[in-house]
Amino acid sequence: MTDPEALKRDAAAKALTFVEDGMRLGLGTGSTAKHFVDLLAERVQAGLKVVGVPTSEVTRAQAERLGVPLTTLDETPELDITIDGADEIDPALNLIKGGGGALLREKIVAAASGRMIVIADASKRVEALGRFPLPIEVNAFGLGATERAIAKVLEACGCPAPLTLRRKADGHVFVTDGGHMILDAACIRIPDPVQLGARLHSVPGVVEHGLFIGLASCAIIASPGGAEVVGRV
Ligand SMILES: O=C[C@H](O)[C@H](O)[C@H](O)COP(=O)(O)O
Repeated sequence: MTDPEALKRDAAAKALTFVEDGMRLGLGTGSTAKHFVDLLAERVQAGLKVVGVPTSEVTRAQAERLGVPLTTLDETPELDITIDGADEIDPALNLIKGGGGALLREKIVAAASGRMIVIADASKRVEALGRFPLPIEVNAFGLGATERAIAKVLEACGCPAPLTLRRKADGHVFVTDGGHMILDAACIRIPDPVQLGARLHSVPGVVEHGLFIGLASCAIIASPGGAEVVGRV
């Protein structure tokens, strides 16, 4: 059986072949994106000139430690490519992201990029989004009311779901890099991700949600047979 980490690294290595000298990169978050930053750092040490915007404090720390030059979207508001992982990828390259809690910065960075390349092992491929609980980032103020409003939206969109306030392993509430909380919605199947995404944005208190619709132009999906490029790089 192939080691899942080896597959993630294969996808990351393939994505690196699309990185060129002088590019401005969005650097994703999570175990797959971590491989990409590791491999990118090796190329930087060998002389590749790039600059990156990290999508989380974890990725920032990793990139800084490895000597990958960093910038911000204030200094560099337009990026060439974001390379990031995903929790689910559907056939239209719509995604669920945010399993690691970085969805807000990830979406801002992806939207500021000319292209988003998703890197993943084949286990992330699904026919319909929703089996992975959808992360919804919310402001702490009015949490009870926001939760009720989200529950109504989920029901109206055909995917009523229990909402769970995300906690860390030690039991403390998980707080995102932006200082918000996350409600995970166990939808099982989301019939219309576009409709759900739009309606979640209309709920006051919802900061962002983990549906990435139309942002990814390409996915690099690694399986024991190799890394397949799906879509347009
Ligand atoms: O918030 C985290 C991100 O959206 C990750 O990119 C996503 O959860 C996938 O992570 P991993 O590569 O660890 O499966």
